[in-house]
Amino acid sequence: MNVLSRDELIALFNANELIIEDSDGFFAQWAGQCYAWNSPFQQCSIDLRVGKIYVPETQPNELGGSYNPKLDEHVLDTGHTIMIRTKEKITLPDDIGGICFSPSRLALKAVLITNMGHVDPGYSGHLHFTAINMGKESFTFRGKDIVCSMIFFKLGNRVAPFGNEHFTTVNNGSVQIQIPTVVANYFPKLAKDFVDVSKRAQAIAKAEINDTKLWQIGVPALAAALAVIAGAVQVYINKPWEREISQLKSKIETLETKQNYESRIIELEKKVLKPKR
Ligand SMILES: O=c1ccn([C@H]2C[C@H](O)[C@@H](COP(=O)(O)OP(=O)(O)OP(=O)(O)O)O2)c(=O)[nH]1
Repeated sequence: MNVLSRDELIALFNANELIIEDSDGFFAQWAGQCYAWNSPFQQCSIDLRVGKIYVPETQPNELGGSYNPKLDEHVLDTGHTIMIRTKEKITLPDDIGGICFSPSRLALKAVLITNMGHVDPGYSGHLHFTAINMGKESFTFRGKDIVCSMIFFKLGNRVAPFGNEHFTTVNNGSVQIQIPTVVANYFPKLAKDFVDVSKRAQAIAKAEINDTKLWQIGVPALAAALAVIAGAVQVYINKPWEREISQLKSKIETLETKQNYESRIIELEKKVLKPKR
């Protein structure tokens, strides 16, 4: 595969064969200059920049929604996703293809571009990427940050060109507007939080709170129950009723003896008082 060099890319750009349209003339400004680290024309690639940012699960007209993408910046939290549309619209000749790579400044911070792919010969339009933050810290995407490095390769012959990026007409209230078909079709299916980090964090926090409650309420309740049981065991061991039973027994014996004496006295009285004949 013959990957095109910086000089070849600039020559194609200047000849209007590789068309790179941006609203700030950034590429044109760098096409006549020597190589520099911050040039969009790199050794054998070009750097494409963030244009629009779509934030999943945002209402279409809200900032970040499909009708109203963010342009300035977006703080991408851990586990969160966004769809990015490049600032540049590119048009490839029909004998040149392209492959996109994630710039290492994103990859090293664990910000993953999920759909880096190939760009068809003859494609004309903006590129779209989905980014996920797999890192531990938030990552801020700003308009004009580099989102993709693209290399180009020349085919042996011309092919049927891919053609223009597609647009879809949608009703925005009483007005009809056109949005990129990629955004219309795929963006609504994106989850804002792809691994549900937020929900899982909430569940963990809830479990922690429940554990704390268990310690705060459950442990004293358990201690009280144990105290009651220990008291009952103590009573069973000491058997205080046995003493009372023996006291009652001796009282009954005393009463029985007393009753015996009384009967005998009555017998004697009867004998003494009996009239003699
Ligand atoms: O990460 C990427 C890769 C490609 N493209 C653009 C350029 C490419 O020429 C076009 C179509 O890409 P691909 O052929 O990979 O997508 P597909 O799903 O096969 O679309 P289609 O059925 O329209 O060919 O989308 C992007 O915007 N982002």
